[in-house]
Amino acid sequence: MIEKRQFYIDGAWTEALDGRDHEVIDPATEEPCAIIALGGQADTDAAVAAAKRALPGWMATPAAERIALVEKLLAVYKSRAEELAQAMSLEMGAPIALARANQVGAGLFHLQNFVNAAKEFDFEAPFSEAHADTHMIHEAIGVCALITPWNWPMNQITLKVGAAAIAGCTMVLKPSEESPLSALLFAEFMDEAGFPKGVFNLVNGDGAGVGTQLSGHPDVDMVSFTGSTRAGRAISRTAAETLKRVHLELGGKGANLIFADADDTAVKRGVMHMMQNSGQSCNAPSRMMVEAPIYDRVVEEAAAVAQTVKVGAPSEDGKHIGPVVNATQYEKIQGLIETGVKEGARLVAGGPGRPEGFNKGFYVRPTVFADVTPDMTIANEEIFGPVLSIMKFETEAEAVEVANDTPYGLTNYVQSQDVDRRHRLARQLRSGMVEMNGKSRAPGAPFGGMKQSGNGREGGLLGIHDFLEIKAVSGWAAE
Ligand SMILES: NC(=O)c1ccc[n+]([C@@H]2O[C@H](COP(=O)([O-])OP(=O)(O)OC[C@H]3O[C@@H](n4cnc5c(N)ncnc54)[C@H](O)[C@@H]3O)[C@@H](O)[C@H]2O)c1
Repeated sequence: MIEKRQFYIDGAWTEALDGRDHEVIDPATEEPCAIIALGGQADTDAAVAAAKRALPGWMATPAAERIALVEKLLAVYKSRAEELAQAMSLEMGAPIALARANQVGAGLFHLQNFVNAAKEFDFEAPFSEAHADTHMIHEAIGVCALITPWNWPMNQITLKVGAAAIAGCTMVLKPSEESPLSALLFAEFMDEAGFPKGVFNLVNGDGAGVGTQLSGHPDVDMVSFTGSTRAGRAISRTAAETLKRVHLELGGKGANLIFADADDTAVKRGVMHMMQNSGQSCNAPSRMMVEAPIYDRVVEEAAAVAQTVKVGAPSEDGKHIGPVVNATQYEKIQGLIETGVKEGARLVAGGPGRPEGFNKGFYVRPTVFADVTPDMTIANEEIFGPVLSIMKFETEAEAVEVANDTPYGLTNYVQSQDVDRRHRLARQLRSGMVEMNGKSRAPGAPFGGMKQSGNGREGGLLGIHDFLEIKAVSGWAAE
């Protein structure tokens, strides 16, 4: 059994001051695989105090030096990638191939994009050529609390830590108590890279404890949070007392609009994207909306594709999907599958219960519902499991209306060969991102949502901006 009860505070590994033991459960076996400590107020205070002490020095460190340290971090991260992949596979059940390529890979990608963007960015510049006497200084917001989820652990941690560090912020990371092992390794990387003490601190804890303590802490200037809309609301309320900046990346209920002129791989791509990471992605295309003339064919194809999705142990190599993260998620997903059936959706692949051959582990059958209507629970709630809902539409206007009829607004998808239609839809869909025909965003392009999917942007230059204040200084030029 792994035992990792220490926190990383002020450049050193320290015993919890106010901790209690917490078992990390391996979702593949339902057995404990590690023990960590969940901290309390004294630990939160110690970490915030260290970050506050380190702030003036780190803010005053030239941007080029901060960038160089992030490059060093990148090198350490690369050299220890396998440890990270193994940790994520164990703690949250990502199949090892996915953990290596995508979960670890996401962190590499984000850190590199931050470095590239920051090298091209002037943290100080004249307001304009005509008004050079006014000078703009982009400076760190200050002490940041970074609260992250378990589903893409390194994706979220690098998006926050990389941007905050380059911006000159100091920080306290509270990773998800479901996925603390990868985060503890990441803290070792920060140490090995040689960041000055106090710039980066890590305290493990749960939402009710350390999460809430950080959100309300008078010495925390900003909370950057990724997780559920429920927790985002709680954090916003707690943070309101001190009027700190609250940066939110929340849930989603992405629509994937498939028109009759979609390319041949659109349906398969949509199903596979939904199933990836066992459906545990905030940007999952969970509502497949299909134009009426091709509806029956698409349902058949989607069901056939889902039936080819294999389920297997995280430790096994291969392209299967693993279990979902924990018992709560498993029960929630099972409940929603049952609700789908009760409310009259037509099950065309998968269904309730574990896949054949599994009698333990939080494994879910890759499931597809057809004939889902906008009033059904499964068309509205974020399921966060390998469950796809297929809906039919008659007109483009109806598709837009239904796609936008959700409190969420993270990513929507369009599959069509008609460029005019794509451009129209890109403007009409209310989401922070619209992905067309399976084309991925450029490196460093912003990730983030509208409406109840949040208010932040992560990645690249705009991701760094979210950790910066802008100061306008007049009277800058020499007399
Ligand atoms: N928009 C995005 O970029 C993005 C990315 C990944 C995941 N997500 C969302 O994350 C959710 C899944 O993650 P989760 O189950 O870990 O979410 P969660 O909200 O339960 O937990 C996320 C983090 O917040 C902490 N937390 C929980 N309640 C808190 C509170 N009241 N105050 C402070 N901290 C609190 C948790 O300990 C954890 O570290 C999904 O809804 C998913 O859509 C969003």
